[in-house]
Amino acid sequence: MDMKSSHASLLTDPVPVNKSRLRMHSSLLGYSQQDSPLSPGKCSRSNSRKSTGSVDDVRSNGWLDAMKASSPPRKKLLKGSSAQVASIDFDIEDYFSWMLEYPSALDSFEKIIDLAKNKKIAMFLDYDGTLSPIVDDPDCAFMSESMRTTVRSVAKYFPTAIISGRSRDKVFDLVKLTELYYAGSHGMDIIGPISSTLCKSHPDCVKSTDQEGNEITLFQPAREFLPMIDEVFRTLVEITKDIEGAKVENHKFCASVHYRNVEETNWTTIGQRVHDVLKDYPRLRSTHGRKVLEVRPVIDWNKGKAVEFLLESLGLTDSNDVLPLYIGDDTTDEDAFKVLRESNHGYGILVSSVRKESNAFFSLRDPNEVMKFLQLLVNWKRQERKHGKK
Ligand SMILES: O=P(O)(O)OC[C@H]1O[C@H](O[C@H]2O[C@H](CO)[C@@H](O)[C@H](O)[C@H]2O)[C@H](O)[C@@H](O)[C@@H]1O
Repeated sequence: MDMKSSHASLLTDPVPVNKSRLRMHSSLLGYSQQDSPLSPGKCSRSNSRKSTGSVDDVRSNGWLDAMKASSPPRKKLLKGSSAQVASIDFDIEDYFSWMLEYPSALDSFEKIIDLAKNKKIAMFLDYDGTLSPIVDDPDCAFMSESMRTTVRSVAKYFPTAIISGRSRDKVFDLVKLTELYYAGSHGMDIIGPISSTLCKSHPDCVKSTDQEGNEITLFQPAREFLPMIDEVFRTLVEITKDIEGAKVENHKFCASVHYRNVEETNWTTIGQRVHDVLKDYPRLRSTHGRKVLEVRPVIDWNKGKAVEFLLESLGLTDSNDVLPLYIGDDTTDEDAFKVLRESNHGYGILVSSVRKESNAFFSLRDPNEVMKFLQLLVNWKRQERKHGKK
């Protein structure tokens, strides 16, 4: 995988249209394109388009609306400027009024460390859109070296887990840090400090070996779906192959059908075809992510359950001693925000540069703000240690 630094096509979130719509230069929104580590060759922007198809259930059952709702407008290049200079339609008044409900975790940093007083922070991080910027090609969603260094430091001071919709292997290949815990496939594939006692009460624990032959314990509650996901993945590839820009990823316990690079007039077709395939798989369902349809097993397991499981595995369930923080940008992260909110144990931090209803408590605008927040936490902890505190 080419991890060299270059320029990415960074994409933005949906923008609500109303009164004080301003056109802002992207630099005012805090996107640092210099910090984007993509390689120009393989990872250039693709803008594929093709023909339209049938309507039917997809329109009537709300799929199309959901697909559109997850559809950020593209950055518009300013005439006469370089490709790196873009403008974004941005409703600043609306954004700031939304931030009254979801205050910036940077501005609220003192409050957050106050909440963490005498507690151990447990850090949960989503990957795409949180540690790496959203880009056109999922294979090119690299995190920057500075983000990697920051996450490594975070893990030095706090138990840290990545919880991603990607397969565990794929997200590890992108993050490349051995000091973290990983939950792939929306939490359906967990590797971590799973004790044998915990395993006894969870039949979905499996012993395995890693590439070096070391024994590892995995938690895989959707294990029986492996052949089904493999089969549906191949079908999804087949039924989307004539739709230019469509991309299907196999994430072991789930599959992703991307339509980010598909002409909007073809979204109905792609949604309809996925919907039709799922009619033959009543034990699978589809959820909506950022310009992606996620096909996954109908089991009572999600990122929220994964957070609970990891807290239990780490012996961090006591809310008097532990403050879990979860940072994520997508609808699938809402399950984790909800678990923290409803158990009154920890806080969700939503990464968004536009208004979104959420179960999170705080917000950060983009991965650069995520990095700043993580750095603040590390510096605070370093100071605490320096002064002899735990
Ligand atoms: O839970 P996450 O780690 O956030 O993973 C969710 C999905 O992320 C990826 O797709 C998203 O990011 C891509 C790269 O920036 C972007 O091109 C795509 O439009 C986004 O939906 C990943 O490719 C999916 O498989 C994950 O399910």
